[in-house]
Amino acid sequence: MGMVTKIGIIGMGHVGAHVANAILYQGLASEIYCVDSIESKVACEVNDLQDAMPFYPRQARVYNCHENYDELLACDVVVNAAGHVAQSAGNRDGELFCTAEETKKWAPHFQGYEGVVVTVSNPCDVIATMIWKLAGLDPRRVIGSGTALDSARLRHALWAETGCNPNSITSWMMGEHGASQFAAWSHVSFGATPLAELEKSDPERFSLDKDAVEEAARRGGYVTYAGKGCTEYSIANAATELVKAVVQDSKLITPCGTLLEDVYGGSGHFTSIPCVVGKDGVERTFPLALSEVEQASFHASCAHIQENVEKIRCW
Ligand SMILES: NC(=O)c1ccc[n+]([C@@H]2O[C@H](COP(=O)([O-])OP(=O)(O)OC[C@H]3O[C@@H](n4cnc5c(N)ncnc54)[C@H](O)[C@@H]3O)[C@@H](O)[C@H]2O)c1
Repeated sequence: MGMVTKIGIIGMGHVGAHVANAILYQGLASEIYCVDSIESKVACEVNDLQDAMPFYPRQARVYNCHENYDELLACDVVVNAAGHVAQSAGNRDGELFCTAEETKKWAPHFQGYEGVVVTVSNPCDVIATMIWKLAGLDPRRVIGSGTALDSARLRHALWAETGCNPNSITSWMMGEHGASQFAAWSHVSFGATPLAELEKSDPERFSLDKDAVEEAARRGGYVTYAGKGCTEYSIANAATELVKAVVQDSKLITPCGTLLEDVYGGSGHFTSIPCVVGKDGVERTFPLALSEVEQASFHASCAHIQENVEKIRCW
């Protein structure tokens, strides 16, 4: 941890600013390079983070790079949170053209980049695919935050239903970070006990309305968005977990967006499946044996992402 660890952030809005704070709070960086197209915005965020420095466990330098994307090329990890969340109007696909235009401004600068990009901006799977193509990166070095967040929301919903500590629940949302995501119910467990067993041994507690729980996870972001016009704590922590897995080379197994290369028949675009994340990005995929119903959901989710990729394809 004494080594120089440089983290870049593109887009210092709600998400980017909280990612910076979470990274500093966990002592993951010695230098943070902040980029935003609004100079006054990035200057103020940098000043606020510098004011907080005495309270962080590790002292770091925080730089205002305004729109100088090339300053990010020496970073170990760059988080992309550039966008205009107000354009989403309650639907992540609503940002498609707007975020794609912003991505065109910076991703081509990353040709030859040797670090890892963690990308959050929506629609997450489409933008991850676009970054991979426009920057020409090894796909393992592009990680979509994908359903890392939605899987946390599923654990929140399961915690609310059962009272079990969310850290003791294994549950995965897969596919698109969007409306077509789905829960891999065949792999939900509490501690080491599969849900299917608990449904029999303790039906009072574990006979769940699965559709309602899944919908709570899928719609969780909109519950937050409705009152504050953004989501920030949950996604910032989800993205920071991925940054931490890279800088600590922790081989974390987590759902996140990766390029599909014949996974359940899907290929050629990013979406979320369980992956192993370490210093080189997604170091391997860790696919689950899905039921037929789950596989059909995965194919439908991929078809939706692919449709959106075709709408913005410029390569
Ligand atoms: N994947 C997820 O789970 C998830 C969760 C929450 C938000 N998001 C997405 O993350 C993105 C950011 O959300 P937010 O709430 O912080 O939005 P925001 O509108 O508050 O902030 C985005 C920032 O990006 C900046 N920006 C835009 N284009 C830029 C460019 N080309 N270069 C540099 N900076 C640029 C803007 O000036 C703005 O400050 C949105 O696309 C949002 O939908 C994704």
